[in-house]
Amino acid sequence: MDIFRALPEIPSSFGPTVVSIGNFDGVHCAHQWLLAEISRRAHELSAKSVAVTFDPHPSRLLRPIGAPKLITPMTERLELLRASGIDATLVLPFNDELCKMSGPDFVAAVLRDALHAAEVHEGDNFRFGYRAQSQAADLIALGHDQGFRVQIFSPRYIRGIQVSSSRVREAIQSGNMTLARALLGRPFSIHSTPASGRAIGRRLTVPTINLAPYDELLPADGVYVTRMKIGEEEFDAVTNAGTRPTFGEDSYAVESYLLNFHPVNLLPETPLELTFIHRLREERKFPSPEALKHQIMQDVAKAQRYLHLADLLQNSTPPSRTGFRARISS
Ligand SMILES: Cc1cc2nc3c(=O)[nH]c(=O)nc-3n(C[C@H](O)[C@H](O)[C@H](O)COP(=O)(O)O)c2cc1C
Ligand SMILES: Nc1ncnc2c1ncn2[C@@H]1O[C@H](COP(=O)(O)OP(=O)(O)O)[C@@H](O)[C@H]1O
Repeated sequence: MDIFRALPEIPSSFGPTVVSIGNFDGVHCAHQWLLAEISRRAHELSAKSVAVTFDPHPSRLLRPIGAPKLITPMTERLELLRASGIDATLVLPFNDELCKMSGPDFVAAVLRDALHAAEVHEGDNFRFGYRAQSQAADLIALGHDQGFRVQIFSPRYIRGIQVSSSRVREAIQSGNMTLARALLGRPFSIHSTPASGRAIGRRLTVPTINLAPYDELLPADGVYVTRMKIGEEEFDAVTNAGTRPTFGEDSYAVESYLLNFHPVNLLPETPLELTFIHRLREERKFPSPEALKHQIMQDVAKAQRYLHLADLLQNSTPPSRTGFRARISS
């Protein structure tokens, strides 16, 4: 997949293209469906499929306080976009200039002049241009003028819930990892590196691998069945995300006790991927380290049963169906 980080990086001969524009945070089921559609249409038209996305997320500039934390920071987002099979991603720096660009100017500069768009595919809640003043109907009209077709999709529902990045965020922030997985089309995971703990666990409870401080979206505080990938190796784990009230002073950490541990070479820069599979319980203050250790052993037993059952089920579940309806302009 080609990655362009500014319009001048796009070769003048690039295109024609089939494009979708969006933040693609989470690269959730509906995004994946849209990406598969632009790939399919690009193939039919002998064109290139292109996602256009923004960095940072526009809300970071528009309302810095209260901007949502990212489900997928840019590195993971690009990795998932690459895995979807599209030909290129254009990452536009979301700065003051882009923020103030009108819808028609954006269409002329990006879709017509830089990408030579033949088709543009969007969800029906698509907004663009200064103050999000332009919408799907405007894109259709601009497409008529500038020679590209626009295909608008109605929302996709899973378990009666409209798939959107906000709904995925809500599911993760409430610890509902099963719903997050259904909406994402994969379990929620984060990428980080190791950090040192306080060495309390090894002495009083269980040894853990602590994650370096992580600024983007994390599940609600609590104890989770997880899997941790260390470099290329994967381990089953139980993970606590929270302030560890049993040991006094609040100090937030995400730490994992690996169930099938064997010694690994952990350097400060070793890549870790932690996948949250299922929430077991809330974090609590225990009267003693022994009481907490007893509880952790129960968490471990539950996690082992859960992972065993999940493995059995995974080998017997049929693939799910998708259900988008398309409205086509031309
Ligand atoms: C599976 C698991 C569950 C945990 N549950 C709790 C809990 O409910 N309450 C709590 O105070 N700490 C909990 N902890 C965190 C321990 O207190 C923590 O591992 C200990 O403070 C060691 O900290 P350190 O890594 O800084 O040495 C849990 C840890 C694990 C691995
Ligand atoms: N089952 C296990 N899960 C995670 N880490 C383990 C396990 N067994 C041994 N370790 C090792 O213990 C180290 C953590 O020990 P320690 O620093 O005492 O943990 P904590 O800071 O959580 O008390 C890890 O770096 C890891 O190499």
